[in-house]
Amino acid sequence: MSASISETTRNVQPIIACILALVLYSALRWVNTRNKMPPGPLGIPFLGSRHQMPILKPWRKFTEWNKHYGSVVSLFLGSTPVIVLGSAQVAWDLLEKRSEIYSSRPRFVVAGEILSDNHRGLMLSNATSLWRKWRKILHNGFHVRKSENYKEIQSLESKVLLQQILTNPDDYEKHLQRFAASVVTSVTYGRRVDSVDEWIVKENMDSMACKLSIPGKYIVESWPWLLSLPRSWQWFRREPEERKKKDVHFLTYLLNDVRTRMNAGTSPDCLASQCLIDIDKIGMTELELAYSVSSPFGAGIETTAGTLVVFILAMLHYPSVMKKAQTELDSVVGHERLPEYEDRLNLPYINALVNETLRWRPVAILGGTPHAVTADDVYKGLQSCRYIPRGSTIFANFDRMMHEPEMFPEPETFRPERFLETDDPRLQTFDLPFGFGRRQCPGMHLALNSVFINISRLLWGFEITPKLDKEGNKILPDPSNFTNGFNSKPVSFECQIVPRNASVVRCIEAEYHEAKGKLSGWA
Ligand code: HEM
Repeated sequence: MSASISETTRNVQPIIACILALVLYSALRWVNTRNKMPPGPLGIPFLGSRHQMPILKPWRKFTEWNKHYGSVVSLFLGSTPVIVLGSAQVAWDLLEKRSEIYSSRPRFVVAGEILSDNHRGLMLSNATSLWRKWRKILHNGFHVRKSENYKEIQSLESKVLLQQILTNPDDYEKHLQRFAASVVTSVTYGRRVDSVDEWIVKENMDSMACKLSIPGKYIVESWPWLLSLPRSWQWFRREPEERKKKDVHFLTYLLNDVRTRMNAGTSPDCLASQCLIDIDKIGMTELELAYSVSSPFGAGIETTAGTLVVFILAMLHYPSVMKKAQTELDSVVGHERLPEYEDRLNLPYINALVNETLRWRPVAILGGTPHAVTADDVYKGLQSCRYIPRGSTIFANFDRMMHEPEMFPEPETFRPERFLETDDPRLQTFDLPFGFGRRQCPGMHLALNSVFINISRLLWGFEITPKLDKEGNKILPDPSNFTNGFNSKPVSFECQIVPRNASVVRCIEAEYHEAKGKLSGWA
């Protein structure tokens, strides 16, 4: 008996020795790589810094590290190298100037592969042909001149928004969401929405809620080898696969609905109709097209509405900024008509206020979806050369970038003047909030047009002030109380939004009735 135990031990010993040697070799390799990388929390071999990363609002930890280690921080999450960029300059140096290797995406096992069979362009590597076709569709649909065509619907929807806020100011957040949703569904599918309770908005919200890209939610993201288990054992598939069936049904229905209306001659010009006309040239399957044209749905509603809520929050905390903006509007526009897009060039303070809103509390707090680097790189912008390994996930940490004191002195203060006093061209044309290089937000011009027209009209028409408690004290919402998630917006708060005078009320009512008439042509 004891002879057979010692024989077994003799047989097992070499295997254990091999495993230990392999583990030791991997650990040494890891330490060697780690030493060449930019500074950051050391972490543990094979686990990295996962234990140091909070599930909620991970950007706070990133910012702490950027402040401590510098503008380029490295860490490991499991076996994946991660780089956190904390200044605009390093992001421009890497994500823009070296865009050809910094424009891919990390692997999204659940949100990309299981949930959509890799049909969602936002999650795709820029090396795939589907991504290139998808990006072309979005560029053609939303480039700066094309976006001019959508100003009419944006202006009409903004008039509806003003009237809704006039009659029911307490629900301002819902009205802003409706505006953003209706603009997106109009430009994408040629159909507007009257309420956020409509099925098309609800279905989209459910789909978004299941985007499942929140780091840490699914263990298979860190351990993709779980995909080699027999399919029936892959418990993590159930929820996303259910959702996939609904998404395919929903998105195909929306595309077919546009086709039906085109055949009947009742569909306004929109992204889906343009793509259906060009479907052979585009070279996509129907399903690929259905997913592709739906991208503004996921990327353009929460971001636009959230930015407008940030604006309301800022006005509660900075009444002197509101007064200054209103003085500019009164002198350029007066009280007898609404601000229009044509006034933009004459409203420098409002334009600066739009930029400051996007900077002060960026909704895409982690710079949108993370990038991935496709080749080993060395960044010399730091004191010593620093190695960035191929396959690293790159976060543009807007939470730090937009509050970096060298670029934005007194970063916590909402001060539109900073954009007027600067001679830095990158602050005069401020596209930082829309990301970088080949992945820069394709909806940027549409978004800026939505934000400008609503900020200028809301300031023109209303006083935005805090609610008062029973003793008459102002109830100011916490300016840093934001939601969790890749898009982070203010947690709902109350405020008072009252018309500034009788003539703006008359004007809003009259414009609303005219707008309703014009909008009746939209499904
Ligand atoms: C204020 C509103 C908006 C903000 C702040 C915003 C911001 C961003 C940011 C930071 C990114 C990531 C860029 C990167 O990876 O470097 C992004 C990507 C994207 N945005 Fe926007 N966005 C807004 C509105 C819109 C709108 C209205 C649309 C729809 C037309 C849109 C469509 C997209 C798409 C499709 C992507 C993914 C691009 C890609 O993966 O190649 N966004 N956006």
